[in-house]
Amino acid sequence: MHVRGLTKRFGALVAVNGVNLEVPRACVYGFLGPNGSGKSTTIRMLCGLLTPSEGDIEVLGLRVPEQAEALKRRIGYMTQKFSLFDDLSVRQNLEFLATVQGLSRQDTRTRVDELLKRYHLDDRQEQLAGTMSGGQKQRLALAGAIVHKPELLFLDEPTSAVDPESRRDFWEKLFELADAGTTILVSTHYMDEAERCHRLAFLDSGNLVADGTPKELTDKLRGRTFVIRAQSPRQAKQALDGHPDVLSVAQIGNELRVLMRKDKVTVDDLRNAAGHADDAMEIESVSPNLEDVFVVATRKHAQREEQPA
Ligand SMILES: Nc1ncnc2c1ncn2[C@@H]1O[C@H](COP(=O)(O)OP(=O)(O)OP(=O)(O)O)[C@@H](O)[C@H]1O
Repeated sequence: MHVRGLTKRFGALVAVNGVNLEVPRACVYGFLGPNGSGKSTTIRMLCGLLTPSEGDIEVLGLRVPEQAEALKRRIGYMTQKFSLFDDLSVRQNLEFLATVQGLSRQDTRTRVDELLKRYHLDDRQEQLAGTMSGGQKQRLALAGAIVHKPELLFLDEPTSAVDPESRRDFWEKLFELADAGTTILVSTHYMDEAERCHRLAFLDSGNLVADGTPKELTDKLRGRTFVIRAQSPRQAKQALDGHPDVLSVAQIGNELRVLMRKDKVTVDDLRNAAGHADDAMEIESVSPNLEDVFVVATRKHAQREEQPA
């Protein structure tokens, strides 16, 4: 998938702003960003459901939206709402989707049987979809999205309505699909899911603010992340908040996670910045995580926006 300068405006609002993307085949590509950052809007443009205001999209060698019709049979799409028919049984839901995708009656039967087994739904195939648990609905929705063996799967926050164990199982299934050659573009709010992706893009207010492999992204921040355990975390936070070398301070339980503007900061530098009042203060240099990457990327972008042209 190649995307250049993708932009979507809704009236005065720029929901997606000049986004460039390269998604390799058989890759699990993560899309991260806060609410309203433009993830769903981007995904909807990539699968031809929404017309861009500007930009070029090529998906599986086809131009979108011009060749979106030809693309439909080759992609799958699943959202957090799961789009199931509550009044149809598990089997009927899959049969219906297979028919819509143009599978023959024989192929439908074979494929539905295969999916029911693979997604552990064969013992409840007559149950109405509306009566299933969140995790079961999610498995059924995924089975439905791949009933026609798409080469590319778009998943828009597919795990937001399910428990942690279902999320883990779901990711196992995604990797099975990727191993079999399916390209997957998945949006998520969860950093643990982001860490599992082969590559990631961070969106903020419609702008792509960082992209790369999780390791590439976190490696850039080496030497800049610290954890502080203080007697009074609130006081230490106040001292650090206004310090010019400190980019962000977040309290997590009794600890502070501190992100510095530059690397090569020493523990002593940070102790000075936090103030000497607390002798028992412990400061530890820690590995950067993807949340740190996001904070840096969004702050950098905000600073660029503030600078006069
Ligand atoms: N059809 C529409 N008409 C007007 N504004 C829209 C429309 N669709 C989306 N928006 C706006 O575009 C912005 C981006 O929304 P989008 O749903 O793409 O964000 P998101 O990152 O997917 O958020 P979330 O994580 O909450 O799903 C939001 O401000 C939203 O209100």
